[in-house]
Amino acid sequence: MKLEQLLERLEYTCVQGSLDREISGIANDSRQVVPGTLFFSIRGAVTDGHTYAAEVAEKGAVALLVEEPVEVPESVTVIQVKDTRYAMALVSAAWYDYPAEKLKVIGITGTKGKTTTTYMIKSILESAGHKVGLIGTIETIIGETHIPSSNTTPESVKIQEYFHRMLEDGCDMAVMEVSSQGLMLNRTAGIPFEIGIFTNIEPDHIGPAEHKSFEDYMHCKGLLFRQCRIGIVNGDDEHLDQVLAGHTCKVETFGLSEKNDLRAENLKMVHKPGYLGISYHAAGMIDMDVEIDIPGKFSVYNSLAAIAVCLHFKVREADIKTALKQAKVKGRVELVKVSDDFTLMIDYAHNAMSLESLLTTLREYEPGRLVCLFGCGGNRSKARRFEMAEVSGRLADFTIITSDNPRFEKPEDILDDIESGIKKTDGKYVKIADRKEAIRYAILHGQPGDVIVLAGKGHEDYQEIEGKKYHMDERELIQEILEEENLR
Ligand SMILES: CC(=O)N[C@H]1[C@@H](OP(=O)(O)OP(=O)(O)OC[C@H]2O[C@@H](n3ccc(=O)[nH]c3=O)[C@H](O)[C@@H]2O)O[C@H](CO)[C@@H](O)[C@@H]1O[C@H](C)C(=O)N[C@@H](C)C(=O)N[C@H](CCC(=O)O)C(=O)O
Ligand SMILES: Nc1ncnc2c1ncn2[C@@H]1O[C@H](COP(=O)(O)OP(=O)(O)OP(=O)(O)O)[C@@H](O)[C@H]1O
Repeated sequence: MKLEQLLERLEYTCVQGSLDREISGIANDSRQVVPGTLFFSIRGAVTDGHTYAAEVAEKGAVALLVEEPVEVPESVTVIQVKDTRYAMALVSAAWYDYPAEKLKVIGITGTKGKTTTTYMIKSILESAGHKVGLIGTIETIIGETHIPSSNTTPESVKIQEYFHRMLEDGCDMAVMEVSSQGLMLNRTAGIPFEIGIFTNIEPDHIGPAEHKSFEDYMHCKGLLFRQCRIGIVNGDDEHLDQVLAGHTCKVETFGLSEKNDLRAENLKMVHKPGYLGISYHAAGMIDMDVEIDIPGKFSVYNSLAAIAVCLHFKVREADIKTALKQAKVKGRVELVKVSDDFTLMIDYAHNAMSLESLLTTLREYEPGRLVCLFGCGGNRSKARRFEMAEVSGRLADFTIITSDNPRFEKPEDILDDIESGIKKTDGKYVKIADRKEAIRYAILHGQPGDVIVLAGKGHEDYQEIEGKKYHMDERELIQEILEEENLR
């Protein structure tokens, strides 16, 4: 493709060389550059892509997109723009011939609920005959292909490549998680979102590598609503007005309160042995009863958002109901059947805020005992150990302290830190460093009516020890234990 054609939607200055060049590939990583590549110089958190200019020219890059002058041979074209991340998003879209314009793209932002809601939407739309690609924290799904994720919202080059592959695979729709960092760093620039969803917002992701303040976090989330046609938003969220500031889309609200366009009434927690779910009546934009096999009031919010989206695509009520009943997300309050007496679930909660929200929600089911098994990562925030310990000690009836990803720390040292946090509460606990043995303890000591949460690992299928990732999937560990203990 010709360079000039790739730049058609950009404002730029050609500071060196010709625009009449054939480009055979695009890349923002010097290690991926081959002869004929257009290289994007990105100023990152760790390093500055401009410093690789000479190296990529040497490797055969024929053009560079930059924010500041670079020294490369005259044969290399240099294009200067104000923001290379923004430019990269637009050029990547052009490279794949604007695939997002041929799909209906649904973007979901919010502190919590993004992953769950994407899977719910995919499940409902597919039940109505659509073919839906998905991009999110756990994975990207294109047909039968599942690609594990390293970011919730990947870099724009990847997003556009995924959209292109979705089209090739016959998808007519894409649903994606849109993180505030993704918006802030222009990973989603230029995508014409048909629908944008806002689940909720709480102070999170604030720090040197993320957002400078809560205001900045809210502002970045709000950018989605300047870039979508319809905004479907949580009308109960106290920060909604700030998030919607400057929006350009049509807005529809969902939530529990009367004022919302789509609302849930008559909420009922469903607690049977080995099962937790929730049911409600959806009113306003539709009139129907809903039951979901994912526990927690937040499941009501997530499913309302999913219903509101699907109503725009004329999905039949019966399809919505069936698909929501079947919706499950790996590692997000994922129920695993081990006993008829008590309930066990796997959840990804790995900080104090998520754990507090999870345990508070589960308490509403009035369990016999609420048992929480968790550990904390090594070589990461030490404060998190004491904070999670405080939450579990205060909110669970019993805590099983175990290992998460010890990395380069001694597991016992991490467990000791957590123990010292729990000791500041009245919480009862046991310490078992080996995660499989800790899960065995939880299962063998389960009592009728108990709700047991294995927190922290969620969808992950590995444990990171001394720089190596060892395969460890809690679902498999549970099945092994059930077999070893003749409980199957
Ligand atoms: C702070 C941040 O956003 N970092 C992300 C970012 O790295 P970066 O742009 O800062 O990259 P860098 O390493 O400084 O390199 C700068 C440039 O030099 C290039 N480079 C680098 C090395 C080299 O040898 N040659 C070379 O050309 C790089 O390709 C890049 O273009 O780009 C990488 C590739 O796209 C991301 O994987 C990485 O996410 C890291 C892992 C991360 O933790 N990001 C967090 C802050 C994040 O984005 N989180 C949100 C979700 C939050 C949530 O809701 O839970 C997300 O969407 O994932
Ligand atoms: N709407 C919601 N409000 C509050 N908590 C929620 C909501 N939905 C899910 N949760 C809780 O938060 C956890 C993470 O949910 P989910 O993965 O869907 O959110 P997310 O926005 O993708 O967050 P993360 O990026 O941390 O994975 C769930 O396991 C559940 O405990």
